[in-house]
Amino acid sequence: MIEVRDLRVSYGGRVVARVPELDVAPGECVAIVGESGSGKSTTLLALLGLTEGAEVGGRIRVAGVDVTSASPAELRAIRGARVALVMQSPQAALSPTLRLGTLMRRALRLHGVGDAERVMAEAVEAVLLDPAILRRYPHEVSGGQAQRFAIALAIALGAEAILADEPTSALDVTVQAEVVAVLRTLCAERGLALLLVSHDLALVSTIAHRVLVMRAGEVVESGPAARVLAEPAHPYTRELLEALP
Ligand SMILES: Nc1ncnc2c1ncn2[C@@H]1O[C@H](COP(=O)(O)OP(=O)(O)OP(=O)(O)O)[C@@H](O)[C@H]1O
Repeated sequence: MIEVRDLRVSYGGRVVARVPELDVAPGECVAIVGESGSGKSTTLLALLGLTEGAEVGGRIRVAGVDVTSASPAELRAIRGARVALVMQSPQAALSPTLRLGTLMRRALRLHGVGDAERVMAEAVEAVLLDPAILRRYPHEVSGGQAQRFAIALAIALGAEAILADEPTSALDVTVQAEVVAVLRTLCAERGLALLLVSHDLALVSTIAHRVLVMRAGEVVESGPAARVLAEPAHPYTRELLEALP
């Protein structure tokens, strides 16, 4: 689903992310962890060709599309529909004057998805939201509900992969768990590929199959999450783990 080789992203000649290898298969969750400024978000955005002003080298294949050489039309076709981007604060991305149902209906029409009412009901159920939420405006729902709605929108549009950038860091701890549970179920039961960027190792340990640890733009360690988190090979990973409360 996602296949990256020798990715190198630089701004004005300064390399900010170098990722030799990153693969995410359907049904798999891979997490990129590391402190602020380590290049996690840049890596995620490069997968959708969204690093404006950057020089991007290497090979990036996402949903069968060669991102580095894709045309704007090819990129539009994968963004938002086949591959969804879930950000930290979904409320900011939702139009404040539209009820959530209207917003989802419009998105489905725009992407040519038929049978909208059934698709919407099914997507809302998949993220464990009450269907009544579709009658509400973005400011009338909690951060956790808005995040699950953003994921429902991705499901309704037929997403095969979700790229999530700190999807729970703006949420309360109890609500974080709900969002993580939804993402885990979508991976396990619907075979979605999930690439999760997070600085929260506790969260990562509950969901990720594999982990990449980034520091100052470089991948310092990668491997199965259980191994990396239990027996970190790199001092930096050990530091991150020791910083856990
Ligand atoms: N548009 C840009 N122009 C110039 N430099 C940028 C740009 N975007 C990111 N960078 C630089 O790239 C480096 C990596 O940033 P990135 O946002 O990928 O880190 P991150 O690990 O996701 O951090 P955070 O957790 O704070 O989001 C930083 O030094 C940042 O200043």
